Amino acid sequence: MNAIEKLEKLLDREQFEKIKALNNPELHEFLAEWIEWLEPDKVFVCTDSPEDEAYVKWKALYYGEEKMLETPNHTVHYDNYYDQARDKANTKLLVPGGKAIPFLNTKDRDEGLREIRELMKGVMKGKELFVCFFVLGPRNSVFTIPAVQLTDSAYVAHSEFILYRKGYEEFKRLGRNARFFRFVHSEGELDDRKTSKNLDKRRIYIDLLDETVYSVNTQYGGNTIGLKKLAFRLTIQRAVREGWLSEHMFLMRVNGPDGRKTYFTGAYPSMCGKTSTAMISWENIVGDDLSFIVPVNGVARGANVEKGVFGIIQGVNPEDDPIIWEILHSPVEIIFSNVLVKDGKPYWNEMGVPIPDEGENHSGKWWRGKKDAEGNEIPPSHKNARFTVSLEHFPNVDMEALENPCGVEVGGMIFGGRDKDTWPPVREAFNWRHGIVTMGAALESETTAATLGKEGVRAFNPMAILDFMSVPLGEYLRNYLDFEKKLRKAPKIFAVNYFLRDENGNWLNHKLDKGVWLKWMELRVHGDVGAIETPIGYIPKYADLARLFEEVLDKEYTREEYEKQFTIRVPELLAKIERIETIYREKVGEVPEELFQVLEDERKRLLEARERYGDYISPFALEGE
Ligand SMILES: Nc1nc2c(ncn2[C@@H]2O[C@H](COP(=O)(O)OP(=O)(O)OP(=O)(O)O)[C@@H](O)[C@H]2O)c(=O)[nH]1
Ligand SMILES: O=C([O-])CC(=O)C(=O)O
Ligand SMILES: [Mn+2]
Repeated sequence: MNAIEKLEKLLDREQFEKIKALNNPELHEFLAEWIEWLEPDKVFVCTDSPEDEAYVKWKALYYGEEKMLETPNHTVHYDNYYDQARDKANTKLLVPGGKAIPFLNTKDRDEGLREIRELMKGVMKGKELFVCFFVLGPRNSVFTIPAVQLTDSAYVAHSEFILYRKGYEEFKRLGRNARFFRFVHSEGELDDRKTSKNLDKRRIYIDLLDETVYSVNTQYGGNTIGLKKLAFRLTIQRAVREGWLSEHMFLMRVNGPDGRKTYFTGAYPSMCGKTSTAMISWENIVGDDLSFIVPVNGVARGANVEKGVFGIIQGVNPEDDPIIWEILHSPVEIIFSNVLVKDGKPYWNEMGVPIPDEGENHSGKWWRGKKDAEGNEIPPSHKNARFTVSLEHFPNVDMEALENPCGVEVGGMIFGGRDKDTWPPVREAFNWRHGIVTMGAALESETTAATLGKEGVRAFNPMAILDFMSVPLGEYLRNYLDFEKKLRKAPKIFAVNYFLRDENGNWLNHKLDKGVWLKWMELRVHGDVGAIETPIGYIPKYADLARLFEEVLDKEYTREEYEKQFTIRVPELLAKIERIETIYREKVGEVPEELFQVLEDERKRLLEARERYGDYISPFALEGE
């Protein structure tokens, strides 16, 4: 029996017709094989019609994976108490022979496929399987990558409808030419609260050869939403092979003088400020998590891979995040996950308004002071609790940029992480190489609640992408360094640090200060302001920042604040170079030689400056005051 005949037997008439209309034998093979294997009771195929999308949403409620909240179109979803973040330990790249690749979690492909197939055999008995089609990037563009998702979680499918562009018609248009990604997900057996039960059998296996990702016994979005971090492993591989960039980056427009629009991307690790930067209310958001950057006629053009936001809700408050606050309180379609709910209303940590002392949250029935099995007090919402909403509802979205099949020209690229004591709040690289090596490849950040495991540990995290890396780091960096050669004018590279602290652990900056750094970077892209040359790049002059603080935030910015924040901390910077160099020399292997050269040059500059100015160098000294 061929695939299409098999499908005719497996699906009812209406669903079968939807599949038959797609002229792609490879797709048919894949579907026939997996539908047979998963043994769902029922299969629903989603086209791009609003009715099919509505069906999925309804099913998320019907099966109890989501519950209605008081505000129309708002629902809440819970993940298991121990399934609240990405599971790095059980996420593996399947490679032939299980070849060890430094920093990547690999597993023998045959063995991995055998294991995951075993876990998935008949896993959908008694359940409904949703077959969904989406695309990454704008449709019918240089960025487009079609993808098919199989899942028994209506919540996952619903999330994808909010976050991605529909792709059924695109599959139809592309026919047998579609080079598509495949995702197979099952939440596995559920408990009374409709959360995945068999977490010990949670597995996320990425088959790089077949461009297929399998995920089982988990519901948390980062482990299950196929087109998000699962597809990301596959797009990194494609990008490195084809000479473009697939990055963990927001994409935003910074508005310069006289209506000038300048686009920036920014790579910071999970929970380190991508969404909150892209959401600065007087600028415009294009995307908050994943960007493709492709060289087109010598210009780096960026596009948002997604069309929605799976954002962190903790700390969202009316003062710092007025737009998100507004959206979260309007009747547009939103899925809240792992928040506190009382009388049909969602609440979260640090929301800036009083919240109830009891309700339901990710731990079930909750009251203030409740402890978990490990004796830890359970906060009202999980730190990694999130909201899922489409960008079309954002008053500050740059819709033209979001939908442009040619993307937008990238003027600047920013790297940043959680760093309490080393980098200044903002600086500009001397050139592409300098930025890629000392800002991107040298990125370190304290771990956060976005992954399971200990928080607050300084960790090597090049380009904020290490969790998702799917090719040897050296190859990835080679591609990055070579990218410049494809461009007539490379974007400027910047580094930011929002997380500097003083001796007592207090933040040196306010959350909105980033709005000033953005304006400064915008001016620098166009050569509109001068800067101070330091051993680690260009930093802003006090006078320019004082003016910008006044203009942007209506705040006085003192010389003392500036000096404290922008002091060049030579011992910390040298120690960092040591750490990074050692990692690349001893742990990574096969690294482009120029990386070491660039680090060595930076070290020399720091040593020379130390001779002259001492360990902690005031920016005023460097400016020659
Ligand atoms: N101290 C401080 N915290 C910040 C700042 N900006 C963001 N945060 C905190 O960073 C966390 C959220 O960062 P997001 O912007 O949502 O994270 P993201 O980079 O989009 O993360 P993912 O969606 O996980 O990839 C929240 O806990 C914020 O309060 C800042 O300027 N200063
Ligand atoms: O993928 C997720 O779980 C959410 C996210 O953006 C990240 O962790 O970087
Ligand atoms: Mn992310």
